[in-house]
Amino acid sequence: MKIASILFPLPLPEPFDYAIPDGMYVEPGSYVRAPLGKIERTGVVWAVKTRAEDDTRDLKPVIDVYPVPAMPEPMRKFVSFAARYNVAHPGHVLAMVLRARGGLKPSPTATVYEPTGYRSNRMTEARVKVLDAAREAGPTSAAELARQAGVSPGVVKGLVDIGSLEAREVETDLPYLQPTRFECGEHLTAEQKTAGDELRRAIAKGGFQPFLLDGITGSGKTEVYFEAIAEALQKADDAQVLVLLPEIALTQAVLARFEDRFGAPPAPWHSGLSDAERRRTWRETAHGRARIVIGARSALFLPFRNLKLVIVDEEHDTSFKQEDGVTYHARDMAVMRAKLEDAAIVLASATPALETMVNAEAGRYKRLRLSARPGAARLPDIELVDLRLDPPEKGNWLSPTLSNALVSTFEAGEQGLLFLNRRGYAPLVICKACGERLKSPGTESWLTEHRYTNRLVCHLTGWSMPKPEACPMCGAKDSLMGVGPGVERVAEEVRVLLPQARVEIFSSDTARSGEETRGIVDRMAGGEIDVLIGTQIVAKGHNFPNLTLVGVVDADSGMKGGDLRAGERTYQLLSQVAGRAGRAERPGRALIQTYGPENPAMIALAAGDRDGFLQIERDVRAELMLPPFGRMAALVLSAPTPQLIEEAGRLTGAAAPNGEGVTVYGPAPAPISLLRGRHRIRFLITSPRDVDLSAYMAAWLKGLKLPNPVRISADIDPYSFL
Ligand SMILES: Nc1ncnc2c1ncn2[C@@H]1O[C@H](COP(=O)(O)OP(=O)(O)OP(=O)(O)O)[C@@H](O)[C@H]1O
Ligand SMILES: [Zn+2]
Repeated sequence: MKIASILFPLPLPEPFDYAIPDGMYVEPGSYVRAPLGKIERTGVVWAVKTRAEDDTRDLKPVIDVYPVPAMPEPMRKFVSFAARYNVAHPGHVLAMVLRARGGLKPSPTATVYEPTGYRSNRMTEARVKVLDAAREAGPTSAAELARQAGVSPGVVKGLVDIGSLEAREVETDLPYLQPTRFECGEHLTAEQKTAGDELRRAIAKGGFQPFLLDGITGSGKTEVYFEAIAEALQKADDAQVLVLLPEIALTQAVLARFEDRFGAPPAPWHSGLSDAERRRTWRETAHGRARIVIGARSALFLPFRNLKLVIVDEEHDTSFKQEDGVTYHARDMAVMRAKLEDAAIVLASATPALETMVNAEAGRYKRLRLSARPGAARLPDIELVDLRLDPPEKGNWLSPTLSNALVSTFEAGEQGLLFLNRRGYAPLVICKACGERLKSPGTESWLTEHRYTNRLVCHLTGWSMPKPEACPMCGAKDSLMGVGPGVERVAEEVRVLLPQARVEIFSSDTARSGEETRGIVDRMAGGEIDVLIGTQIVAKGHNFPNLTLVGVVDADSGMKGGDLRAGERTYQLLSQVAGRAGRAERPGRALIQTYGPENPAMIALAAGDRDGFLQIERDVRAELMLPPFGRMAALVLSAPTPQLIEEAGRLTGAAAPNGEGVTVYGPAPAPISLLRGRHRIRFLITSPRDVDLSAYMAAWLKGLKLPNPVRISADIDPYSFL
């Protein structure tokens, strides 16, 4: 008699045992259904054991097994690893794998109709139209045929009854087309070829090998990792490749580029997929038929059968860090996944994260460099504009230097891009009468004014209200005033400066869907926009050939806040944005407005001295033993009342285990000390590199009993310090 230990996608500490009925084939990794409490649930078999003779437990039986290949061992190990490392329950991580329930079942089917060739002599005009449509469209549903022919569905049914149309059941989720083109990319530069060949050799050899593909913006990193993908696909008929990109970079243009190169569209995975697309990608990945999957961070948890290569493009991007639920860093987890799968991994960036650079310098990652843009394209000239010497006119945000440059760019028939990482019209609203700064209710966060919608919005919680006519505090009329610039306000200024120019805003308010995002990107690429004003959404990956001027409205805004990566992040973001200029024949220029041109990040940026900048950052972090030279973790607690949170802080602090070299700071109020009516405190934990901080945190949480409404969450290697 055999027993299956089943892990459920729930925050439970361990798998549960079930009896395997006679005649049922179950192996480790099988996706099964089994009763849990009063309901049936889907889970994954974590182990199969022989029942001991003295085991008299009354075990419930496994109900059935899904017709999906078992989850391979490296994937199961990865789930366990991700749980342990990130201080989460394995079931919690499994829940991230089982994100498309329909994917466990075969594709749904639909009835389609095709002409049989038989034509009765009693053909009405409506029937002729339907048969014409059916010949034109191929196998099609009745509703769609009727729609195309412009007749009622009854006509279709009539044609079936007389034998002119034939019904057939087909699967609705089709397999993905297989890639067909694996040969070397065309017109690679010598430098690209060298890097591409090195990747090809490594992949042909096989095994876990991490690479850093370090190339300036527009140097053709994509072309180079295409070589690696081609080689991996060629290696075996069922070899699979995972490409991780920041969500926002997953545009139609990128998918089309993959399709052009490999002769088949990749399988997509991102938050905008419909349920049908989601289960299709999941199923095709699990069966090993999706050869190239291109997705956002959560694609890391797809159940590949034979993963041979992982690409993490824009590896420095902080959106790879998942902040809610199970917190994890997709880039770091991807390296581990590749290791467990015995696969190659390529981290690509123009501005690699300090962590990645340190790994490359230590020889843990092999570094490949691309130092030039192909053809005539050059890196843009970057100039700092000192706002103290060259201030904008009162009420404006663009200095005369930037305004003039924008005018000449427009007059030359070229495009300009202004970057400001602030949505809306003004980031702060104050009352001129009483001085009140308007805040979101129950949250320590200022409200942002949005002019297009005429609302005040909390960017932290999404809460919003129509802009009131009178101050909610003192009742003064027309006294509310927006302070500081957002993209809408800069757009207003540009429209005054260049009344004939076509100006658009690119932010999460104007690009709310994939379709809207694509629309803006296509209009910009097609020359239908003269000046684009955007938040960080504009920085990533886009190719706008006629864009020659990039202006950064406020380079200093990212430098505030006590975040250890603030300088690094600003450097990365600004060089990415500047890198949008001059990607084709015409040279580009970037003007960066700042009040702190003496800041090391700004000096390095203007000098194009990335490595010099990283060296300064590195020295500071090494000195302070901050990541990657030491480890860091955070513990955030929240509770509905100040008394409860104080009590919880005291209990938690007292429960902290003693750990060699581990230092616990706090509790201290979190920078956002009130969020949605909950008070928040945090602990910060540091240790030397050789300490297993995950194990320390797990031990701490295990012994901890907190009153019920208190919530606690651990974050290994925190990126957000809110
Ligand atoms: N050898 C080449 N010859 C001609 N064009 C090339 C070559 N390599 C790349 N390109 C083109 O240059 C542009 C930039 O290439 P690609 O997007 O691969 O660069 P990247 O390094 O990934 O850029 P970024 O870091 O900005 O995302 C693309 O339009 C690409 O088609
Ligand atoms: Zn007031």
